[in-house]
Amino acid sequence: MAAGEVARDAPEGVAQATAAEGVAAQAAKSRALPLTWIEARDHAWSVARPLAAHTVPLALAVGRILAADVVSCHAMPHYASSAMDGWAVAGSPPWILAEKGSRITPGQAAPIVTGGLIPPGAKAVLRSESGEISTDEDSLPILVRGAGARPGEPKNGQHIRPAGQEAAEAELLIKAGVMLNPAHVSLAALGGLDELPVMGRPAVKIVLTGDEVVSAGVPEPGFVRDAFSPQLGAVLSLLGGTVVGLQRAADNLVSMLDALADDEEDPADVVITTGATGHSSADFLRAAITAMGGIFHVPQIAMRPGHPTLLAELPDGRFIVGLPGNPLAAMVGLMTLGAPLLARLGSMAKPALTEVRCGAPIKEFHGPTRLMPYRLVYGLASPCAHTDSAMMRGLAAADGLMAVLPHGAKMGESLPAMHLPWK
Ligand SMILES: Nc1nc2c(c(=O)[nH]1)N[C@H]1C(S)=C(S)[C@@H](COP(=O)(O)OP(=O)(O)OC[C@H]3O[C@@H](n4cnc5c(N)ncnc54)[C@H](O)[C@@H]3O)O[C@H]1N2
Ligand code: MOO
Repeated sequence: MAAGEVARDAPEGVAQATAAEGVAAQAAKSRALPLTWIEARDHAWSVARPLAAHTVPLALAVGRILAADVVSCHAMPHYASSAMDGWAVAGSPPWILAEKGSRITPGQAAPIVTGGLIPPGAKAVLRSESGEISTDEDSLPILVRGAGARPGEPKNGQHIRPAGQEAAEAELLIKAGVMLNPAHVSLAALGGLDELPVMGRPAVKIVLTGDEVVSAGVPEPGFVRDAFSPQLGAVLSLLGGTVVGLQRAADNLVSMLDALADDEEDPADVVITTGATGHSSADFLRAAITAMGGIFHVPQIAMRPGHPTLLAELPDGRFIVGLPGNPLAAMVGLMTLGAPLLARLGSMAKPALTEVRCGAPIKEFHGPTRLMPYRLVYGLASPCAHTDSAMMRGLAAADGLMAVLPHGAKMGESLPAMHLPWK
């Protein structure tokens, strides 16, 4: 365990800098007892605190969690309006035409359009297709019912939307805590609001490592195609983050330190890195975090794939989630640590575990808990093929990730499982 890592038995949420003399002993302990998959998941949730609420303009509010009840600024609608194009009328036909918008008395009508302000004195609206302009004996224009009008049309109040029909002034429109959908935002606009109070949403910076990683085309032997940049931003967004930047770091300490440095123009709450979580001569993530004075909340996890996945915190409060370079391992690490961390920071519910019934006998094996992509077949979780940590075929076909302990599993046995955010 490097200086600053938090020992497994540290109280939840407490980040402790390790005294130099205790480093060796704690390193041995940490290696012997890495957090289990469940503990690591819980820890990623409990070390974080919800980000502060703030207001956003309506146009940026969809998908955000409402931080306070929203009440209407005025009655909705705030004036009596017409539901049809036609004439506002009072009394019985024929109607003498009055000027648009002026007060009318029984026997008068004034042209009106849908949404138009009902003039004082009007009792109903006659639809344009139900009325005809005719003339009286003095050749003055009058409005009469047309051939297509229903008998007695319009009835008192017909086609008038009364003020306050949808809500009174200061009536509750949207309760705090809901995730705002487009209809909520539209409702807030109709209620007279320009901005809404929302819970904080974590800003995430992605740092990709690996000098051998290429971002397009068919790579030569010794090089690999980047499995993350085309999709990681979308997954982080599904997990409740907003990606504010993506940077590539070369496999050296200076480049890693540069990539992890705080970006004042685009500050991040969380940095998600890929690769360089190991201890080889090309892996500089742990060294960079230590050099920056960071602490390791989760230095590694007793799970496969994804055991080198880490969660650290820098002195400026930013979290670092270090995902392994192997693509499946990275996604398992992201579901295990990234999902609960982002949910907590964003005031969302902790991602729930589900239970699945194992669709095949799984032999015992040496090693920690395995997170296995599964497909649901006739309601049973059948392990996918192609699930080595560098592969993605298995996950691409999967419905979720189930956790299998070293003693294996019997056919039909109940197993805990994680959702995939895109399912
Ligand atoms: N001596 C040991 N070696 C390794 C161990 C170990 O315990 N002892 N663990 C293995 C496991 S498990 C994993 S997972 C990896 C973790 O490696 P790193 O996080 O340091 O990642 P890299 O070494 O940079 O890369 C690993 C692998 O992933 C490929 N990679 C990297 N980035 C990408 C990308 N953007 N798209 C696709 N593939 C990527 C990279 O080329 C490597 O093949 O360590 C094992 N070794
Ligand atoms: O645990 Mo590694 O993360 O198997 O590929």
